[in-house]
Amino acid sequence: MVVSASAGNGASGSAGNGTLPRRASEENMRSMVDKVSAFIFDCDGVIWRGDSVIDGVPETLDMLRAMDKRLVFVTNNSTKSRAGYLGKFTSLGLNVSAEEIYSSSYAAAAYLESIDFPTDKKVYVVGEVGIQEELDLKGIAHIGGPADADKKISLKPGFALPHDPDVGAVVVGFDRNINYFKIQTAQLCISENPGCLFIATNLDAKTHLTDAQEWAGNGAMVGAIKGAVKRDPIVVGKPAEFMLANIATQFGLHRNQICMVGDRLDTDILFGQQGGLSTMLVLSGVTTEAALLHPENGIHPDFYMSQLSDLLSIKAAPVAV
Ligand SMILES: O=C(CO)[C@H](O)[C@H](O)COP(=O)(O)O
Repeated sequence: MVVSASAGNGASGSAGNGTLPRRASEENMRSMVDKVSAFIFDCDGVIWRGDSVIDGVPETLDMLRAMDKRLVFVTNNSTKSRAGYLGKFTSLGLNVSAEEIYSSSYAAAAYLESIDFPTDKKVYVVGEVGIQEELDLKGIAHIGGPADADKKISLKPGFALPHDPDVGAVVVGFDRNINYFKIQTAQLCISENPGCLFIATNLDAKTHLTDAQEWAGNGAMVGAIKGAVKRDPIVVGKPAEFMLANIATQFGLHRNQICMVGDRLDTDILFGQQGGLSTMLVLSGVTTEAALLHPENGIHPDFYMSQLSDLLSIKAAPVAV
């Protein structure tokens, strides 16, 4: 399905209005950088691919910091908490502070806090340690997650899998050890516990786990449970409005002053466009130029560039006299 998006607030790029997306010229990049005071960067495909920093990223971040731009790093990958991502940034030699990081694992915990999730209820986690760490920081009780990685079900006659009636929400994030026990527990909690919420950190179809091929993303984990409960989840990661509103409040950002830079049309660019941000797509991640320019694609960033470090060209430009 092709999702069409409304226009962003970019000065002169195309925005799903019939015109083809435009590769950013040096002038386009300069006016975008001049216009905004903050950049929201997607991580996978923009900053890194798997565990390798994309060429020129450290220098580009340094240049934007020297220009006094606020930088926020936002990822839909829930396998790590914000603290976990700080460790990743540091190990990759990137100079980023804890306060600049926002992950979908955190968004799930922040969402539950925002709705006053009852203190006598707990969360069943299909996902990894990132979600658990963020729930712990909010004091929200949880079960499941990595502890259920090796659980097996043996389907003997008369066997019914017990589940905890105090589970008031199931949070589903990317889980490299998803199994039938977790899917059945999640579906029992959602179907049989009155009022139990079904929350997805994100619905990304594919992701880069290795640089050799694309791998099934959290859309596959959510899809397995959605298929059983026949209910749509509440999505808290990109492109959800909840995440943008929470970021804008937490970081004190004005939407018309933000440029969203991402590699994925249906999460990053849609997130920016629906939220009224300027948008830049990079081709260093999951989106090819052919897919971007395909007539059936209705999600058009204001501009696109090969990779983030294309922005460095504005540094080298001679100053007009
Ligand atoms: O979690 C995922 C797997 O479903 C995401 O696809 C992925 O890793 C997204 O990361 P980012 O938002 O940094 O591109």
